[in-house]
Amino acid sequence: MTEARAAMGRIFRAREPRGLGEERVEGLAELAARVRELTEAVVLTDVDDAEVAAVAAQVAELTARLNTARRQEPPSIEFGADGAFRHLAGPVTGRLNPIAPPVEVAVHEDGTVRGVFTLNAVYEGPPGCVHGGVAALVLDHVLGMAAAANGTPGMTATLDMRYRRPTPHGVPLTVEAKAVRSEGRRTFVEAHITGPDGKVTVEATGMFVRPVH
Ligand SMILES: CCCCCCCCCCCCCCCC(=O)SCCNC(=O)CCNC(=O)[C@H](O)C(C)(C)COP(=O)(O)OP(=O)(O)OC[C@H]1O[C@@H](n2cnc3c(N)ncnc32)[C@H](O)[C@@H]1OP(=O)(O)O
Repeated sequence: MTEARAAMGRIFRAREPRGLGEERVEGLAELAARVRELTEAVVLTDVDDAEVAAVAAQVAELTARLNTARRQEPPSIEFGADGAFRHLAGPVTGRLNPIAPPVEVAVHEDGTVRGVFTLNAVYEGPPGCVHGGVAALVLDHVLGMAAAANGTPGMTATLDMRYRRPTPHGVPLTVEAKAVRSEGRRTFVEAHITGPDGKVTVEATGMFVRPVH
């Protein structure tokens, strides 16, 4: 983890995160959680047209209030004192990002990254199932985390997906990733998503390349 931190510190040196205090993080996470609920409500609502128009006007007002003070960039990856990092505004694990499910991940001593998450109807592709591109998003992210946990962070150069069976939405899913080998600047990582019945629905392999700076 320390090696990964050093490597990522070099990569992100041009964009030092402006740290957010924990109180601020919790407040923004609460806001993101409410917006997630709003997004699901928008996708599923069946209220009448006048109510839709009224709510749209109110949401526009709320957006304008948030925009009265804007950061130039979203919060970047932050490093904890233990060398662990968190991607607060990322689209997969970011608690501050309403489009992130969010996937709750843990990095284990052996470099395995495990996550639990539920994708609601917002992420539907085929009826009742998760969109394949959303599964790829989740897998790309945990593959990238596993490359970093291996001490060899990099950019996704290749991502191969095998969709074995439909991934249901609205139920708990797990995702697991681990680096299998590194060659020079390239790191090869494997990952899969498992449904609540314990069966693998999607497998992925990714190759990550450490950029030269
Ligand atoms: C560092 C990033 C931050 C890390 C933060 C960690 C935080 C952890 C939490 C977040 C996790 C997020 C995980 C999501 C990660 C993304 O979403 S990354 C965004 C999506 N990916 C991109 O945008 C990448 C775009 N492509 C590029 O920037 C460049 O092509 C690359 C991949 C950096 C490679 O460029 P390059 O350094 O000029 O590479 P190059 O010298 O040509 O090749 C290097 C080696 O790789 C091989 N290679 C390169 N590309 C390929 C390819 N496509 N196919 C096969 N082989 C290839 C070459 O053959 C060469 O091999 P050797 O000759 O050394 O044996």
